[in-house]
Parts: sequence; C-alpha cells; structure tokens
Amino acid sequence: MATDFRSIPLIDIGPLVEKWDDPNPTQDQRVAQVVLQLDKACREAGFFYVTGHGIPDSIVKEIRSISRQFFDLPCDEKLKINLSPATGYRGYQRVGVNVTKGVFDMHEAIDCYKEVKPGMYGGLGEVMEGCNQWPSDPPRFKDLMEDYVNRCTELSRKILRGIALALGGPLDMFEGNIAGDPFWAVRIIGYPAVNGKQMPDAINDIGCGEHTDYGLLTLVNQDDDITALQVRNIDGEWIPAAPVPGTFVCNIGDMLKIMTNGIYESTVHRVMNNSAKYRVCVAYFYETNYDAVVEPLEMFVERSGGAKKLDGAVYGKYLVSKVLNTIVF
Ligand SMILES: N=C(N)NCCCC[C@H](N)C(=O)O
Ligand SMILES: O=C(O)CCC(=O)C(=O)O
Ligand SMILES: [Fe+2]
Repeated sequence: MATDFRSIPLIDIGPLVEKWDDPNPTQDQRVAQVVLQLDKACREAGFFYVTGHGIPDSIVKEIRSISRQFFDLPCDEKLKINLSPATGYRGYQRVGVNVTKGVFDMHEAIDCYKEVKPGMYGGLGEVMEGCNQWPSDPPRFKDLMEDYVNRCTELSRKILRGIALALGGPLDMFEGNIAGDPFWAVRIIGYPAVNGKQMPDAINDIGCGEHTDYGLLTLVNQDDDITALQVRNIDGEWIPAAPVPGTFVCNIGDMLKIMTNGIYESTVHRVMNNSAKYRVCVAYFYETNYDAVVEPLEMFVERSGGAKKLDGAVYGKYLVSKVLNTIVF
C-alpha cells in the first residue's frame, strides 16, 4: 500500500542520534532535515534505510555470522532449544513450522522476546510467559545477542523520537503507557536457497509470506549479498529492499498505523530467497508496552478528517493471536 514508490529512501540519522535527548532537537537544522525525511519516508513507503545509526558495523556483522554458525549445526543440535507452548513460544523452529496466511514459510528461526515472568500481565501474558532459549553453541551467542538487543532498543527509541517529531506530536508520544516499557521481539532467521541443493523438497519459494509487522518499528539486519526482502507498493508491485551495507532496513508496524489513524501505514512485505545461497537475517521488533491499549490518537483523527478509521488493539492480545496463528506444530 502506501504510495507508488519505486525505491526505498535512505536516511542518515546521525544528527538525530546525536541530539535525540535534546528538549528541542529540531533547533538544529540537521535534525530538522532528518525529521522531514522521516516524515516523507513514513508517508510514502513505510520503509527506509538508516545510516549513521551508531551501532558498529563489526557488531552488526558478527550477529549475522553467529546466526549462520547456529543454522549450520546438525538438526538434532538445533532442536535442543526447540520452541513450544511450554517455552512461551521462544526458541528454535524448523522449516515448515511458521505459516503465513495458511502457506508454509521456507525459513527456520530462533524467536526471542522480552522476558515475561509468571503472572506479570495476568491472563493477557500467559501464552508468552517464559525465558528465552539460547544455544550453547556458538558459545557467545547469548551474550552477543543480548547486547545487540539492548543496542537495537536504544536505537529504536531514538528513531521513534524522530518519528514523534515528524508527526508533529509530543516528544513523549511513545513513552509512558504506550511504549515506556517497550516489548521487543527478535527473530533470527535462516532462508535456505530453495532452488539449490539446500532444500530439494521445498514446496514453494516463499521465504516468508506477505505480512505487516505488529508493533511500532522493525530494524532488519540482512545479509549484504542477497536481495530477498520485497515491499509492496500501492500498484501491487514488489519493490526490492536490496541490501545496503552498513544500514538497517526500518519499517513501520501495525501499532504505529493504529496510533496515527493510518497517516503512517505498516507496509506489506515478503521474503523470497531465489539466490543459490543460504540467507541470514536478524529482525528486531520494537513494540509498545505488552499491556498497552493502542487507539488512534485524537490529534491524528482530527487531522485525517475527523473519523476514526481503525479499531484499537491491546498489543499483548494482538501479539498472542498472531503467534497462535503463525506457528503450527
Ligand atoms: N513479532 C513480530 N513482529 N513478528 C513479525 C513476523 C511476521 C511473520 C509471520 N509469519 C506473520 O505472518 O505474521
Ligand atoms: O528477512 C527479512 O528480510 C525480513 C523478515 C521479516 O519481514 C519479518 O521477520 O518480519
Ligand atoms: Fe516483517
């Protein structure tokens, strides 16, 4: 959806990263420019690349390389951290466990989420209660991934501050009851090359079926030599999000769409690995508080003609319905 965009814009967010905590960051002309670019990208595509994000390239690359090392392990080794309802849907899933709109996705993955302790959100949190399951091999996997999650959380908070400015909203729009205690998810994903020998019995070539992301903002760390992520524009054309080394691909999720009454949309995307190589991607999702009640904000309802266009959602409930519908055993 969105517009008839033909390419995905690239934004150097360096100035925002530097000044995000300033009470009046747009006094700096460079920050003001970044904010304008964010607004344009969010209105037109719902997707953008970021550079100047401050996470060292060595870390971004190492995260992909330890992920690849894990996927290279024999199947029974990977199944030691198998995901199930008993683990709060955290852990490893084989190819064929994930389903999007009834079609099997040709990927394997480790799913991780912010920890949910027993009773933390009452009945709302029960399905997601559990601790993350980390592989013992590669040995530094857990430490590296937890450090990476912290960095992505910090970065997302900064980008959302820029998005709050872009929307002309209050600076604390994504704090407090909305995302003061953001729920996060990470999917460490491996896409076998379905046309090659890696997956001779593949039943389709859909690495991940078309979908929108659930929360506020996604940061995609993808292999830099394979084009597989595709974003749909309003004409139904699939625009490739080709890798740009040193960047994250960022995209808007459903909770941000609801809050803005559709002024910013969560754009449909999918993954097809038609290369001859195995593709690795680590997707980090910055979401609202687990128990956030998300509704179109009054200022955006007014701005879009006075009618509330979208139903509200309780994020935790929304997530659970997605998890239960996309994972089959
Ligand atoms: N936790 C988040 N946000 N995950 C987004 C994954 C979307 C893929 C899933 N197969 C689907 O169809 O929704
Ligand atoms: O593999 C990718 O590039 C993106 C994956 C994705 O869209 C997701 O996990 O939500
Ligand atoms: Fe996605």
